[in-house]
Amino acid sequence: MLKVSRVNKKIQRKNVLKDINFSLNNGDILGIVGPNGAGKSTLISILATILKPTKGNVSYYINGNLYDGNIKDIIGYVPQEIAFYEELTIKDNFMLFGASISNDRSIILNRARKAAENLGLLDEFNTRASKLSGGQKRRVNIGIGLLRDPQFIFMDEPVVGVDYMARKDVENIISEMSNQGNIIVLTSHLIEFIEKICNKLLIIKNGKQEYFGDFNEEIKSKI
Ligand SMILES: Nc1ncnc2c1ncn2[C@@H]1O[C@H](COP(=O)(O)OP(=O)(O)OP(=O)(O)O)[C@@H](O)[C@H]1O
Repeated sequence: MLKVSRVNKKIQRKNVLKDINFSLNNGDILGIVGPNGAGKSTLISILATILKPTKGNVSYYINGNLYDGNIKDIIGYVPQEIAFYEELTIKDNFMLFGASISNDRSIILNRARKAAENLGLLDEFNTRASKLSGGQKRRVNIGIGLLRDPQFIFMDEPVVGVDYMARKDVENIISEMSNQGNIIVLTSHLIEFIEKICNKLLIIKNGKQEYFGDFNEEIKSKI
């Protein structure tokens, strides 16, 4: 379970988020929508512990118990921008970003291969990242966020620039993670993508929570 309690964020005297309050159960996939500048990326960054809330808090529960270990071990974050080394191969990027998973390189290599396979990147495993298409780079970005096999996954615009076929791979990966009981939170401007995979919806406007609840036809007309 993920519990977001009255989260506020002030940046340079601006109230970017005001009293964001919701909780998610295992297996939930939440889509955050709202106009540009609404506060979606700021909220995702807070959930992923990259930013701290000014007020309020976020609690992570595992098997019903409040998790008090190292948060980095249980969360995965996929940033909006491409964030890896273009001059390295996919394999070397995965090995580098997965280095802290284990002292055993073969374990990391297995995870790297599995991530590449899940994202349809096995044929390009030894290809330099600079040679990849925009959609393939997006998938590498997602793969890095999932290397640790995290229970909580936060993705900022995961399918920007991803073509239709690759989007299917991303959708399948997200569904599979949800089936395993993981919690996924993502932002997207593509309402059809959100509609397809998310069971929960959060609408933010001007930092304020306008709606949180099930994704249904009635609410779709209000986005
Ligand atoms: N580091 C910062 N310094 C100043 N203002 C910031 C900073 N980060 C965010 N903001 C402001 O906070 C507000 C919310 O930004 P945020 O990026 O979270 O919105 P968003 O909903 O993700 O927008 P988009 O859909 O364009 O990505 C904006 O008004 C933005 O200008």
